[in-house]
Amino acid sequence: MPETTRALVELCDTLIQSRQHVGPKHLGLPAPDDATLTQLFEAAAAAPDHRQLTPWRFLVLGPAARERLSEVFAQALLERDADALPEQLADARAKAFRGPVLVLAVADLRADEPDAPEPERWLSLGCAIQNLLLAAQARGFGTGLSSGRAMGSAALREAFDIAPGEQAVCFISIGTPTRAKSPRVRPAVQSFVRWL
Ligand SMILES: Cc1cc2nc3c(=O)[nH]c(=O)nc-3n(C[C@H](O)[C@H](O)[C@H](O)COP(=O)(O)O)c2cc1C
Repeated sequence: MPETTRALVELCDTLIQSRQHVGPKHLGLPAPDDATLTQLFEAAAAAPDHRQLTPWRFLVLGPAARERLSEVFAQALLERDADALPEQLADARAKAFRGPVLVLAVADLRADEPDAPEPERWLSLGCAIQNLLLAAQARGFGTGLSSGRAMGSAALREAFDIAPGEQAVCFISIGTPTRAKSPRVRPAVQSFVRWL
């Protein structure tokens, strides 16, 4: 193997294997600036995309959007538990303000294209998110994905103009990890691969 290829393989494997989920409350500053975030979205745009439908969009949630999100989280909790205590509602609201950068990933399943059925579009979104996570990791940032019952709520759809045929999938938090985390044991290859 040529030396340059070997170096690239090592870099690529290290990048992929070193990425791990970091919860939003364990992400602090520094965080990517707008120019760096744009590079991360360019990485997302390099995802495989059958028929080039761009079946995703990303919303970068600034301070006003996070205020809206905090009310969405409180409302989602009240829908699950009408007797939620004020402290519980405060906790739910606080989640909207964790982590320095918060991005909402939305699947866009609206295109009329039978050659790229829905599962392929979900897959494409997953690839776009992974590209983004790895591009952030390469730049020294930590990332975490989070979801929860509020994702499909009417309140969230309304707050962020999620159209019929679109689905909010998860939040992506980006920042600098504030604590070390031991690596997760990955599933053994033989548990999910068969050579036929
Ligand atoms: C779509 C999606 C949503 C997720 N939502 C959450 C979440 O709400 N809370 C959480 O702790 N982790 C969430 N995760 C992260 C996974 O828990 C994490 O990726 C998994 O534990 C594997 O760990 P690793 O990413 O460090 O390899 C989510 C992951 C995906 C793909």
